[in-house]
Amino acid sequence: MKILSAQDIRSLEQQTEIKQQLSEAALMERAGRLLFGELQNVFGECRCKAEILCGFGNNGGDGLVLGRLLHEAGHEVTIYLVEHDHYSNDNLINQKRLRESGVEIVNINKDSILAFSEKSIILDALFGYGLSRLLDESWTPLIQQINSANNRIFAIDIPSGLLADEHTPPDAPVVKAERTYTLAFVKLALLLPAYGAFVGDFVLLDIGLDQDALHEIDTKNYYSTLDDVKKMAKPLGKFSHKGTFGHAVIAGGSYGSIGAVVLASRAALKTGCGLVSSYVPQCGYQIMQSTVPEALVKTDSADRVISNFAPELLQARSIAVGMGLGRAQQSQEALHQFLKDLDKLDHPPKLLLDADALNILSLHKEWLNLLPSFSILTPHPKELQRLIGEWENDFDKLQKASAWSAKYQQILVIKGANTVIIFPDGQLHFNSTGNPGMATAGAGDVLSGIIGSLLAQGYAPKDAAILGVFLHGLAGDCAAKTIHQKSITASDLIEHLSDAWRYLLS
Ligand SMILES: NC(=O)C1=CN([C@@H]2O[C@H](COP(=O)(O)OP(=O)(O)OC[C@H]3O[C@@H](n4cnc5c(N)ncnc54)[C@H](OP(=O)(O)O)[C@@H]3O)[C@@H](O)[C@H]2O)[C@@H](O)CC1
Ligand SMILES: [K+]
Repeated sequence: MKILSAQDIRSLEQQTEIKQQLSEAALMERAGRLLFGELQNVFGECRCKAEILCGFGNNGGDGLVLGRLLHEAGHEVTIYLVEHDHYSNDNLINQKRLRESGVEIVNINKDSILAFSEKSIILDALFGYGLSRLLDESWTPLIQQINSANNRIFAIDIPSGLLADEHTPPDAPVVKAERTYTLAFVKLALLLPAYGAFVGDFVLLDIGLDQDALHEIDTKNYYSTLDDVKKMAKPLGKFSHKGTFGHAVIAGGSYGSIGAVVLASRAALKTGCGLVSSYVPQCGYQIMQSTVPEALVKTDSADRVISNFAPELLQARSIAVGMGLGRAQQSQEALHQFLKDLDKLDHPPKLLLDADALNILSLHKEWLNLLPSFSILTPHPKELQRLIGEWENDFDKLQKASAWSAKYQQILVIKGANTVIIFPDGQLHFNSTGNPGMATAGAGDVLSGIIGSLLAQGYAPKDAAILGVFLHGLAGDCAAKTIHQKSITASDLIEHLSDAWRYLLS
């Protein structure tokens, strides 16, 4: 699914009105009805009052429609409308409709003191994607009153004060919502960790904007949904045999960190490749054989660390390197030699680099030029920082990471909530699955195993990265159905890969 800029959403909205021959304020009515559909259960269950803060643009208009519909359904509603000398057209239409339905509008200004009822839910419809610059400090008193109220707060489209496509500094006045109901498209800011505290969780509501017009709009930013990913996943063929599904190598581990290879190898097998070879230092031999009997185990000549990547590893279809590797001098030299060997091949295996392989590369940036193009690197934020340097904010991070990806022609999978995958052509794909319970030791090793397995199965690196990240998150979501998020472990993710595949391929 495309992620559009505020400007593109506005243009699509206008084209939809023309193509679908919509009457005035019809899209706003659609948005309001969808919001009402989502919220009536919440209000029905708690029987609490809705206090809706409306601004002077179309975001405020959405709040007015919602207020009318809640009122007509018998809920108690208070509407606060910010006084202004120029309301948007659809806002004015809905002020009138609201009054006609018998709801009184309370006019407020930025300095008004509001007395929210104890058990009401606050709905923030002050500003949406039309916020074209940061709110100045004259808005702070009003926003602070909202944020310091002891009420539940839901934002409509985007928390007011947050810019959709640019950085909002932490000291700017922004509503802190528990949940954001966003319309038509996910806005970029909703996906970035720096603004998570304002956005809460978000719910995307499809207001039926024109698909043909959408097709014409170019973007580099995408949000991977179930429908997108379903198209990539290949079902099992009747005449498949283990050779069809490819051979994945999982190489890494050091004394005390063999578990990382265990997890990645098990994840690779559960993701469906035909064969997994695990390459570990000698101390890992028994551990591997007893915990992953399905894998072939090959060992390094050294006991506690990897000192040399065996040349026969290069015959596999994919190699995932780095999990639990450590940064011993011997291992650094081994990685260097391995990359030089890869560089000599016309058709090298598909490569994934994780954990200490990335940290070693950060110590020797000149080795980056040895990586085959379109290798997949899976850093967490700290590893990314070592690789690409510091960034000023989350938008800057995306820009720097994109420039880095283009320079080295490598794919970056930046792990976190809404993991983002950055491609050398500048495309960004944000993931939509997963939950906070997955921030647990070994989850990254599982991801490496999954992507390594997909590469071995013949998926192109781009699809393997997008599908792998999605499956990993989906396995976490399946696990969370029966296991409390606090208790999810990396092994649980592996155990739920089967459910994730079933869900994806059904
Ligand atoms: N997606 C869809 O298809 C649909 C979307 N819909 C809804 O429309 C919303 C977008 O509406 P919108 O364009 O009217 O903008 P909105 O956010 O209400 O505010 C605009 C006002 O704020 C002003 N303003 C800007 N910055 C400011 C600042 N720093 N400080 C003070 N003022 C500032 C700006 O003035 P100006 O920039 O011209 O000075 C203007 O007056 C969208 O979020 C969604 O809720 C649905 O209704 C229909 C379908
Ligand atoms: K809002």
